[in-house]
Amino acid sequence: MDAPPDNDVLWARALHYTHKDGSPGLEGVSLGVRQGEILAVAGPSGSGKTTLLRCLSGMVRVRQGEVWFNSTPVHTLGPLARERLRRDRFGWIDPAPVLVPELNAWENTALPLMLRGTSRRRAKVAAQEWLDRLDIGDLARKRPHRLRRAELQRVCIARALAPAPTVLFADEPAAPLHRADRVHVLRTLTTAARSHGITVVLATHDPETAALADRTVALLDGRCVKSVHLPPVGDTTEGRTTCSLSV
Ligand SMILES: Nc1ncnc2c1ncn2[C@@H]1O[C@H](COP(=O)(O)OP(=O)(O)OP(=O)(O)O)[C@@H](O)[C@H]1O
Repeated sequence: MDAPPDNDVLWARALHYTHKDGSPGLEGVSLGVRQGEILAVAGPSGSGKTTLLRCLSGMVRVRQGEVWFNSTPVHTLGPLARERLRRDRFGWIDPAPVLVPELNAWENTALPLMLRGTSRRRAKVAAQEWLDRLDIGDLARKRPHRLRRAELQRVCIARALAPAPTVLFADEPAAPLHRADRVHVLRTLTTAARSHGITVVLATHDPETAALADRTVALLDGRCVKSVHLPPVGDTTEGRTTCSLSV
């Protein structure tokens, strides 16, 4: 079992994953993600993007193949160790905003920091800073039921960035947003990640989103491919745009 190359923070070799019901998820995916890199995982719906992010982040254990985070063999860790790794080193953004309904925006944002042991006062300051960066600082005291969907998603993004995770897994993070909002939020996310040295693995089926990354890996039917055709989001009449990709 060889550890990954030194400059790869995350590394996967020959990943195979089969869903519990027997559906194929991934078939022999290998990739490396460098420290501080923003890597897009692009592919059409059902190509295995979410499954790949779940395997890389240790959310699920791969059935075959290896996943390394620095010198940690994630594929050998038990559920508790993988949970600790996700809490302490990884961040996650889902396509749909999920927040704790009883907590307001800053409390939701501060939660992962407090779970890592940061005091409530310091966590609150950090949370407010991130909410400000995402242009929702004035909503800090509102509970989720009083926020619009796009605002909820911004809170989720602030919550994921606030602890400055080593790796942020972002699964279609701007999916619930309108186009103008989407570009702004994604730029804020990628700029913040770059300035804090956060490595990002960004799943998307949108060529514009993939274009914000340093590099793109293309998936199709659970396999890495050289290129993939992605229709521009919201564009059903025009032809399809080709994402030029390297694997
Ligand atoms: N829990 C599950 N049980 C069974 N099959 C699943 C499960 N989750 C995903 N799949 C199937 O695995 C394949 C890959 O799904 P996955 O969600 O990883 O793709 P995706 O590229 O993220 O798609 P989308 O862009 O629609 O989210 C699909 O065929 C999907 O139907």
